[in-house]
Amino acid sequence: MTASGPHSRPDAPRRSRPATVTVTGAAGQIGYATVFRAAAGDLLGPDTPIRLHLLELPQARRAAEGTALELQDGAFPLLEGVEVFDDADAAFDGASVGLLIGARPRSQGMERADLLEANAGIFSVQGRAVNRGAAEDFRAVVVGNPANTNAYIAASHAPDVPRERFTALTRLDHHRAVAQLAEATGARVAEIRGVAIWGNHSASQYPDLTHATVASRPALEVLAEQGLGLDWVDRTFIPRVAGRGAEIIDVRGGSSVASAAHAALCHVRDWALGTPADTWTSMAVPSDGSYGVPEGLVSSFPVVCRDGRAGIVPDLALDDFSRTRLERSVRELEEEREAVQQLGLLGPRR
Ligand SMILES: NC(=O)c1ccc[n+]([C@@H]2O[C@H](COP(=O)([O-])OP(=O)(O)OC[C@H]3O[C@@H](n4cnc5c(N)ncnc54)[C@H](O)[C@@H]3O)[C@@H](O)[C@H]2O)c1
Ligand SMILES: O=C(O)C[C@H](O)C(=O)O
Repeated sequence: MTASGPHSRPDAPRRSRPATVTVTGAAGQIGYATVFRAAAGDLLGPDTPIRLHLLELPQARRAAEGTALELQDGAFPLLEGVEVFDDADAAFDGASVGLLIGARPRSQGMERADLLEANAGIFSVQGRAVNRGAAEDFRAVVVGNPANTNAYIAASHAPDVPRERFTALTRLDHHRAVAQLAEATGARVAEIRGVAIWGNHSASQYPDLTHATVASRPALEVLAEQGLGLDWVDRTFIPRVAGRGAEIIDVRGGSSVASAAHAALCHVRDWALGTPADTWTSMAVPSDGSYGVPEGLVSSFPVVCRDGRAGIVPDLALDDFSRTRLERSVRELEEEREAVQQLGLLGPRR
């Protein structure tokens, strides 16, 4: 084990047993933007103390140790300890939550597919580490791209952990879709329900407004009143949401960070504590065959979380347009799965 000395605070209030949260790529941009909010209670709520396990590459270990010092300086009442690792087995030992962020981000001109080979190897190693030593209640969100397929790879190497515990982040896309709809209709974000992201966290994703409401009225009706018809949805809304990652890279000069960290925190918090009673969210979860998505593929769906389970919202009517868009994104996921299979990156569970 290559942990640095943990700092623990015996005077911290004990509400329940602390949950061990393993954050990979902890010294990277999203990792750094995530860990302080996790320590403040934004990950598992204000009643669950946490221990942070920060996993980094050996060359970034010192930077992660610096982050650990800053976490200590935050004197967070919920933070019961921080340890830094450069070994995946040690970092996932006893983990209840995995924030699998560490991976190379896309730079200008790169497509997500270019990241497949560069990043996929990371998730085989981490899947095996989870299988060996994570806690029984372990659940993970993969942020590192290509997130859906990386989650699939990790799950394939962890045959003893229920597959549904490996999910990928499409909550950022969900937030982007909600924000774009709010802007187009002049509504408040809080008035919007029922937006859904289907498929891959990539340009092929399908941000779906057909079930969305704005202040309890069908979103498509509200948009139509403003002169924004299906053509606007098809030509402006969908490409804007699906291409937002690239837009951020172009405008900011680097891939999204704080919005991604916020989305990852919301994803885990809703999974652990439940989605609001009157709506759903979007998460990429292993398909149970719903909506024709092949079983096991990690695809984004509208989900409702209750009692620590993320269930795909059943029986939504999908019109021809929606079905075609979903099928296109699922085809891309199948191609990614095929590519990692050919690279020999999949584990014993297929
Ligand atoms: N799903 C989403 O919505 C979403 C949104 C934004 C970014 N991302 C992705 O998140 C990932 C991280 O982005 P970032 O901006 O934080 O990148 P970054 O380069 O700032 O940080 C990545 C960190 O991961 C570390 N790392 C690499 N391999 C590792 C390994 N095997 N174990 C542990 N740590 C490892 C690196 O040392 C680095 O510190 C990228 O793949 C990016 O494309 C996903
Ligand atoms: O698009 C990217 O490569 C970065 C990230 O996945 C995003 O959606 O912002």
